[in-house]
Amino acid sequence: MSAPEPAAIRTRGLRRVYGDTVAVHGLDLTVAEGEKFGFLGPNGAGKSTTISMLSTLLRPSAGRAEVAGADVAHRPDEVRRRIGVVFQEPTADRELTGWQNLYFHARLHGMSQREVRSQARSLLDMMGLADRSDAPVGTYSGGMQRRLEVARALMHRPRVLFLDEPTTGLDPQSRAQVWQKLHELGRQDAVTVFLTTHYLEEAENCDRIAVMDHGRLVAQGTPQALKSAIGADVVHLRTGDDENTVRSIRERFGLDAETTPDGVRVRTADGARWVPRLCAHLTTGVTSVAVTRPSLDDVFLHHTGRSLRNP
Ligand SMILES: Nc1ncnc2c1ncn2[C@@H]1O[C@H](COP(=O)(O)OP(=O)(O)OP(=O)(O)O)[C@@H](O)[C@H]1O
Repeated sequence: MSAPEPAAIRTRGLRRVYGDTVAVHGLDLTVAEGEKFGFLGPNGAGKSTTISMLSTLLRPSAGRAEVAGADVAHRPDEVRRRIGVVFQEPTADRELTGWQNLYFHARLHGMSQREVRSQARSLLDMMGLADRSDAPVGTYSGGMQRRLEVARALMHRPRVLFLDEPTTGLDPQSRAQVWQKLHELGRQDAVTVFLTTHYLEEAENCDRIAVMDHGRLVAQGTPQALKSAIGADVVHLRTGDDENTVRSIRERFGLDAETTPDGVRVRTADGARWVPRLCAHLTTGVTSVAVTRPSLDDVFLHHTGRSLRNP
């Protein structure tokens, strides 16, 4: 599936080798402007290596990558001016106040005093930190520190924001707050967000996701398309006689049914529409019915053999 033009990130044959280890094998990826793009994969899949190449921290061994219109190998300074990066590990200075952290970052990027003041004010406001901006970052909660890191990465108005596991270690409420801000960002400023995550609900929040394994892309698309592509819904039935239920579902409807320790499992497209028909025709005492759709965890498991929850 190709993303609509123009692209915020485009890689062709991007590759990185460490000694004998090929961390990234010829990656071809296109991310559209304004997209929220999730980059998933088990530990060691090559995600951090890819982000490091895209953010100019690491030189590709081969291939090309263009970020925000500039080539990472030939115009790294240009790329750096146009991107913001939030790393896995906190990097804000805990001794300085939130405001000072933003100020020094922006001055390093060559912004004028006046620009810094208005941009810092509006980002601190947006991230819900305005009333704590004069307190040392060391006194902030984990969620506030992450929001400050996002604010700092946005100070110089980047076109692409890279987030390496932006909410790892945060409680669900803080995670939701960070995401609310990321959504606002997409709506207001069309900033492209490229993030890695191990959380299912974060992956669900993305416009598109790519799954990487052993340095290669194994799947990409919208969360919905990826779930649909791995197939059917599952209808779970509890009955008075599972063996006969399975036989009768197979014979009468030609569906893929089997017994499990938890009852009968039927795999079929459009599971919910089958429920009334199954209930109407089965004479084996159906006591409960549930329909589950494939989750992104099923997608991840299907493509990598591992669970996203327990990478
Ligand atoms: N500096 C390095 N020297 C040697 N090998 C490395 C180096 N950095 C990464 N690797 C190897 O490259 C592969 C990809 O690693 P990378 O850190 O990019 O994966 P990842 O998907 O980001 O994993 P994680 O989710 O654990 O951060 C792994 O096999 C890793 O051991």
